[in-house]
Amino acid sequence: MEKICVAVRVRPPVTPVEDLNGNQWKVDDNRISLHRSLSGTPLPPALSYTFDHVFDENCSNSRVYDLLTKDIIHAVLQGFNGTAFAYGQTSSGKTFTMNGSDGDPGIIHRAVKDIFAEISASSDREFLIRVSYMEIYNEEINDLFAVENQKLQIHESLERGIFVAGLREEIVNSAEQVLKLIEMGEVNRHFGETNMNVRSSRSHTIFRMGKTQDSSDSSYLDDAIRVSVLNLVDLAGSERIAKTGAGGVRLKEGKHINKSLMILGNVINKLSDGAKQRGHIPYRDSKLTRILQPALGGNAKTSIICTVAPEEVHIEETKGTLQFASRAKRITNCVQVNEILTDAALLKRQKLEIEELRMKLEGSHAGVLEQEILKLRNDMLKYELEREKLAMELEEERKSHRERMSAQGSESVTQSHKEGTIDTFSTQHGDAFSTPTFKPAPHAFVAKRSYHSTTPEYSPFPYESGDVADEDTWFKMNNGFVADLDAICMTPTEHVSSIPPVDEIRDCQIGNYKEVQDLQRQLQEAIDEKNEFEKQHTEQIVLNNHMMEEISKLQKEAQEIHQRLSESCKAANEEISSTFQSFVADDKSTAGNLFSRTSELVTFLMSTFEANVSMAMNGITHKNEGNKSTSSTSSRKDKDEKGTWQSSNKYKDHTQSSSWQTELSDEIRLIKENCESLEQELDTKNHLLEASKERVRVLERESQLLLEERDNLLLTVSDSSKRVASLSQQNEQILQDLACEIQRRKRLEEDIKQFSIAFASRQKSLMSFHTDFKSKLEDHMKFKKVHSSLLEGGAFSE
Ligand SMILES: Nc1ncnc2c1ncn2[C@@H]1O[C@H](COP(=O)(O)OP(=O)(O)OP(=O)(O)O)[C@@H](O)[C@H]1O
Repeated sequence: MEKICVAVRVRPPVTPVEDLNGNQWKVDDNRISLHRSLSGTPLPPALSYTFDHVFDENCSNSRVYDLLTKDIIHAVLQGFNGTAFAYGQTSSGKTFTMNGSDGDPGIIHRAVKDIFAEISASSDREFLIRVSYMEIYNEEINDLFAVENQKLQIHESLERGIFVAGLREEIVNSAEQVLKLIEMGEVNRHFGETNMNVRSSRSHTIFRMGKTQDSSDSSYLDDAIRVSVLNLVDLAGSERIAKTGAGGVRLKEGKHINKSLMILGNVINKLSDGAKQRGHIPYRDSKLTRILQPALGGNAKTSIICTVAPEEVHIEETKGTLQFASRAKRITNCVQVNEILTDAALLKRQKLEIEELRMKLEGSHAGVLEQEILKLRNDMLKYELEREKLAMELEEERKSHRERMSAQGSESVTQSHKEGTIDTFSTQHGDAFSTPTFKPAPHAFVAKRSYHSTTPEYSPFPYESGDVADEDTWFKMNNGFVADLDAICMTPTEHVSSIPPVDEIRDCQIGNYKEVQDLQRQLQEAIDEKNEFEKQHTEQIVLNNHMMEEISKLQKEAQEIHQRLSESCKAANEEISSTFQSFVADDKSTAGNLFSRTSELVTFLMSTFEANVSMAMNGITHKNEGNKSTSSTSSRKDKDEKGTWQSSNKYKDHTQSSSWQTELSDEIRLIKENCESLEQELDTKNHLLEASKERVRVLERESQLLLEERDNLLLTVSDSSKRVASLSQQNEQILQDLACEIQRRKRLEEDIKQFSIAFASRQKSLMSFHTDFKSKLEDHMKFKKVHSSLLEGGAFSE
């Protein structure tokens, strides 16, 4: 297990003004702390973080590479997987760290150079290097080496692990070649301008180097081939839409970037929880986490560089990045060399493993038995030696007896016949003395020997115990047993049943207490193992249940989203239709009304004007006519009077006309005012129309996003169901294995039982053999005594 290496890098402030009073963070060795209050607010406690490395604004890419990544590059050449990635808010310096500048090349450039330098330095190894370059843009994987390869899919296989299908991999043999390829790939990468960064990465990029290394290195155990992968990742930066001022395409990109970084944060959170609490890790929630899965809690040496901006305005984002880094620091990976074995190497390793297992098995109980057997064999040899010694002594005795007998001649025989002393003995012992090599043994012995030398009534070694120990050993032992019996012509006189009574077994087991203890221990181990299997099974079931719960939750969520989606679509439709209706209505009430009212007004004005004018004209005419008639009828009235009337009429006309003019100008003013207000109203309505159109567009976008989200969720649900299916398959497999294991254990227990029975009877037969042998020996001694006393008696009689 190995912890992820985490570093923080503070980029220089953007402007010198910021530099003077803007840097809020203090770097002290491998510690970074907030050392200035936020616009006069008191410092929050514990805003100080420690990491593997903290690089201040003056730190170069070369130093970052040497301290953070160089070791990983070296490990990749040894056969370990490696990943280095840059994380941080937008414009904090991730791309600067990974790609660098002309004067200070970044991690990718330096890693490529180092790898090829190390490869050329090691002449005893052969390498095959492949490179690929991809980006995840709006949650779609694009090939940066081949623009036509878009929307690539992630797959997983036993041989290749997690990989992107259809990604172009270039076989390369020099650093220059790789750097040229990267330069080409950079052209296809998505960059865009935001308020925060004139050249902001709008996608996550992953530069990948695959290395295959042959086995000519002497440090290799066998023909294994080492395969490793190096991922160098430049993530897009998290961003606040309010700060970046993103809209349209940038807004969409920003949403995707933030979402995938949020999922990365979730994965890091779960992994930092510790193995017991972490539960399900949502790697599959985004393409980024899926591709980085081996680097996060898997088989890879990983380093993360978290870049931060020093300005006060970014303090919240910086705190977020530092918290992310703190959690990442707690993650441990399980790192191991990746080897591919050739058939020969595999065979060799398996043989070694089998040998080791056999030794372990033998060490457990067969070793004890083997020792026991050896001891018994030694005992047997000892008895045989003793027997031979006795036989030789007997032979010598006989020889000397014969010599003595022949020396004594017929004289003593005659003497004996005369005295009748030897007859009785001859009748008792038959021709025992005339068979020095036991051939003419007593009938009882011959019968027993033939009985044993053909088919023994039982074999102490069960045929079924072939698994327990080497059959050859049993065979040899069995042979040895019969041959010895033949040679010494001693067999058990009593009938022995093939399975001894329980009491006898118990006695023997007490005698072999140690062995029984060993067997019990093995049995206990087997039971423990079985329990372990059962525990695993229970855990598997719990995991399954958990998965089922998650699936049902996801399904519910999908249903809810679907419902929400349809509701919001409905609302949007209603809103759109109502907006359109209102437009139509507005159109009628405002524009239409406006024009109609304007025309009405104009018509009205014109008609009023005409009416007034005609009225005025009529009035004047009428007055004139009246005047004319009056003057004709009262022509005789004096001219002063007429003059006065005319002048008063003129005065009246003039007054009337001026009041009309005032009225008219008032009316026109009113109409103008009306017109103006109507124009204003029209403008407002036009604005409203524009705003509504914008809103419709936003709603359409949102509904599109919701549809995408729903599709993603459906995909997640189907993924989860597949996972559940595969888990239940695994579960079944485990159950089958468990059943097999239990069966195997049972057989083993049965064999052990059989073996202990056989062992007990074997021991018993040896004991009886020993007792027989002893009694024979005693007989022989008695016989010897009798013989010597006889001899003494003979000498005495002589
Ligand atoms: N350590 C540094 N020294 C000098 N200049 C830096 C450093 N870090 C960043 N910069 C400059 O800051 C600007 C933003 O950096 P960069 O583009 O690398 O940020 P980023 O985190 O990749 O942003 P985004 O997520 O938007 O792509 C660039 O002009 C870069 O040259």
